[in-house]
Amino acid sequence: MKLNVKLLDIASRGVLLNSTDARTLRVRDGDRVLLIDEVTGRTAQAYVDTTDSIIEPGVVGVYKPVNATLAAGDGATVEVRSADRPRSLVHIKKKMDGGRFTKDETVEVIKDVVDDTLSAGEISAYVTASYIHGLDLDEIEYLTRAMVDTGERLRFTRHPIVDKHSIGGVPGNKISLLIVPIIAASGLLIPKTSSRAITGAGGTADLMEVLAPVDFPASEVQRMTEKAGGVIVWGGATNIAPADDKIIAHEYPLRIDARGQMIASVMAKKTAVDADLVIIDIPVGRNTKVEDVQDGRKLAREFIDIGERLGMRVECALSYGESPVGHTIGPNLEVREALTVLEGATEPNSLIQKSISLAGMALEMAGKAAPGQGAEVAADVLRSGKALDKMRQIIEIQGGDPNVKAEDLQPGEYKFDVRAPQDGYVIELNNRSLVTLARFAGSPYDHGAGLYIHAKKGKRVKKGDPIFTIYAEREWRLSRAIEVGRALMPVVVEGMVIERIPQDRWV
Ligand SMILES: O=P(O)(O)OC[C@H]1O[C@H](OP(=O)(O)O)[C@H](O)[C@@H]1O
Ligand SMILES: Nc1ccnc(=O)[nH]1
Repeated sequence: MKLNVKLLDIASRGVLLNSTDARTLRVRDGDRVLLIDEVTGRTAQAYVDTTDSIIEPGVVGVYKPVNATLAAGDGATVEVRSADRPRSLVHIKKKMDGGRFTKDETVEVIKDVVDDTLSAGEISAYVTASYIHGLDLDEIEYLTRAMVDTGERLRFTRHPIVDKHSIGGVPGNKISLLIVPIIAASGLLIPKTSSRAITGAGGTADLMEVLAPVDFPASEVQRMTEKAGGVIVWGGATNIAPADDKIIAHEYPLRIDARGQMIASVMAKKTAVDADLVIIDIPVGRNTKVEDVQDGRKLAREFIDIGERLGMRVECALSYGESPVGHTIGPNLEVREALTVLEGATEPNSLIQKSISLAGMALEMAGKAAPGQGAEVAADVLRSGKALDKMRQIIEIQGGDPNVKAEDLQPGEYKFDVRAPQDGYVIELNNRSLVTLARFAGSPYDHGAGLYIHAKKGKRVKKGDPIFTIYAEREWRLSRAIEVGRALMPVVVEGMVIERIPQDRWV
């Protein structure tokens, strides 16, 4: 059917058809159509939206991303036909039924993710099917390679390139803000790309954004790393493994991180930045992504195997993930805590120990520290102030204020103290519930939202002592978080009655 183009400034990959024309074409909302420009012969695929009034019969409203390929002018005539479903949907269905992806099928799916050929619902189905049925090592390798091949790669002339990544899952895990400057200050190159929060309340990219811009093209990431020794940027803004962020965007609302996709997500970014030596942090503990050490070891083996297949040396650290790292959760609070340590604070121990241990492993792998001495060497770099100087240089090269101080970063103005209901010891700090609370308070989008934990696991508290404080930038968000906190009970003090179940509940 021939229709006249009306360009519409809408950011999705669709077209708007009058319902009468849609009926004639035998398409409904969400179906795909093919557009062919009569004069230029250029084509583009789009999803259909329909309207009874905004677009009249005989006209097709073409959204911006569609016209990026069609390049038609207002009033141009295009042939519009219903289009076939992409073949990758057949492959996704196969995984839903418990099948295995082949190499070619994986490439096809990932290309369609990158080109926005798959809709949001279809990508969600892909992620969910992989989450339920898992991916074996071959499938993970195909996925990692497909993610690398559909994006740009950095090529450094100086090696080794060191990199570090955490699988996430433990709140407050701001260690990259310490590890990257320690490694760069030791004379190594570390082009760190991070994702935003996936299952948490602040990913490293969300944290770094408090200090400086994190959106850079791949060429800039390489240039800045060569100059400053390290960077901390958002992987989603680069064209490095571009499928990754599109997949993560559909994991975030579900708060899932499908195991095979997680390994590929991390290892594709490491491969694409030309890494030789990689440290993977696997937090282990209840209510994290890895519940026990056995499972952690299995996951570590998979990371190491994929690393071998892709030519990288990988070492994994199973780390304590049972409760948050440090005392803070949420962008401003976490960055403030990390800067305090760079500025010389000797607390919190969990944050300092974890950061120097992992940085130490990297220094040993790169030959900058003797075996068994890495953590001590890393601690020296931290204590000497060289890591702080390096962090300032990294902030500056990314366009932030290098003179920023920990005290400049303040949490939101609305706050609420959650107090101990009785005397006793804190016996549980539930990661998932704390993250839920921080998200309700506005994290990670509101940088000032989050939690400050006063009493960590094992701490003795008296009735009425504050256990943690919830911060928010907006009053209604604080109220929501308090309400949710009451239902979730993220903290348990020894001897506390968690729930009272009356007899009549069962009748
Ligand atoms: O939101 P959850 O799932 O907890 O974790 C996601 C975070 O974990 C990784 O941390 P890093 O980049 O190694 O510091 C990711 O890049 C991201 O920042
Ligand atoms: N799935 C992922 C987990 C942690 N970090 C990532 O970049 N991706």
